[in-house]
Amino acid sequence: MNHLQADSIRKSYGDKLILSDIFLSCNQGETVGLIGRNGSGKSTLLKIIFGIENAENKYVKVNKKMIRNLGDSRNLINYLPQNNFLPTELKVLTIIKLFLQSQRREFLLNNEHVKPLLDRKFQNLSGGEKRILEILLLIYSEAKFILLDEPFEGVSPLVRDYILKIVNEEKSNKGFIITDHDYENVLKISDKILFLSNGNLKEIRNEKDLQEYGYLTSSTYTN
Ligand SMILES: Nc1ncnc2c1ncn2[C@@H]1O[C@H](COP(=O)(O)OP(=O)(O)OP(=O)(O)O)[C@@H](O)[C@H]1O
Repeated sequence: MNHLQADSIRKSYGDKLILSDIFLSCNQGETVGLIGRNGSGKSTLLKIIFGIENAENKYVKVNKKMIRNLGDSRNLINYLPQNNFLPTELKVLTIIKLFLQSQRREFLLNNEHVKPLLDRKFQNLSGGEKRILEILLLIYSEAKFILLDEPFEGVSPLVRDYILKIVNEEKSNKGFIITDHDYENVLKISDKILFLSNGNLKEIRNEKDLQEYGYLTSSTYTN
């Protein structure tokens, strides 16, 4: 079984400490939900794990392989950034051929959400169409661990439910770390939920804990 471990992660911007000695682990078959207020450092943590952001200290491993930079994470970790990352000028069909090997390509070419988009340039897709294409390309990539930064942002409920379904289906082959302010769906999909605050991660169980830690106000959460 594949295993991702991130340990002793420390990161500051200027004199502001963002992450202080963070430990996080994810197994194949597991979805880890990461919740925190705006600016708490969730994206920074995912970027450090993926290898595109430096840290003062970090120890990231997939199985026995140390991940020191982006090159090390190739075929092991993939990351969905908050902003679109695909080449804007290319048609969707070309993008799929570039990103996926033939076996996995077929699934996407016949996917109900992607098939109608194949002849269109990425730049001409709607925000939600761009997002679902990016997410599916990552989920069907070779990588063993998929880090999704705000996957539910800008997608309709139908597409959001489809993302939840695909993540659950692919979980047997991969591990997922998901952060999104749609906390209800993060709670729904996650096997383990971590709350990032003041540079530290705490494991939480439910919405009541989120209220206790000040992520939700009592009027947001009423049960
Ligand atoms: N390159 C940078 N230089 C300086 N400060 C930065 C940089 N990138 C992020 N920060 C700061 O680090 C903190 C954490 O940012 P990060 O984007 O990781 O937060 P987040 O939890 O993902 O927030 P959000 O939920 O709003 O997306 C913020 O205060 C942000 O302003």
